[in-house]
Amino acid sequence: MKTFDQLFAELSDRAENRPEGSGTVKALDDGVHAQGKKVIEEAGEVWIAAEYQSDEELAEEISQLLYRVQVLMLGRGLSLEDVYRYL
Ligand SMILES: N=c1c2ncn([C@@H]3O[C@H](COP(=O)(O)OP(=O)(O)OP(=O)(O)O)[C@@H](O)[C@H]3O)c2ncn1[C@@H]1O[C@H](COP(=O)(O)O)[C@@H](O)[C@H]1O
Repeated sequence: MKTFDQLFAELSDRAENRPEGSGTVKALDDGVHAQGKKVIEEAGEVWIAAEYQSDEELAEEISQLLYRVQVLMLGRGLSLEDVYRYL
């Protein structure tokens, strides 16, 4: 179990240290265009799950959307603080 902040710290570490086999490193190398498409794709899956799937499936899709949003944030060089100041 991890929080949004803990996941962001983990992904930041992946970006910095670029470990072999990391999907995050590949997603970052794919660039902002691909990262944005993944956000849209996962957002669509969240919508569908909310309408037609179980709570568990919806929760999983939401976790993937949060992951893809964080990858995009890192791709653009945004910090958590950059976003949190608008909450
Ligand atoms: N939380 C996630 C996470 N959520 C989603 N995903 C990725 O997103 C995929 C699911 O999204 P898709 O529906 O696009 O799946 P897909 O089209 O079958 O997969 P792709 O071929 O597009 O990758 C998963 O297979 C993962 O590749 C994640 N990948 C990693 N994490 C976490 O991020 C951390 C770092 O991961 P690595 O960089 O892989 O070490 C770890 O704690 C992971 O648990």
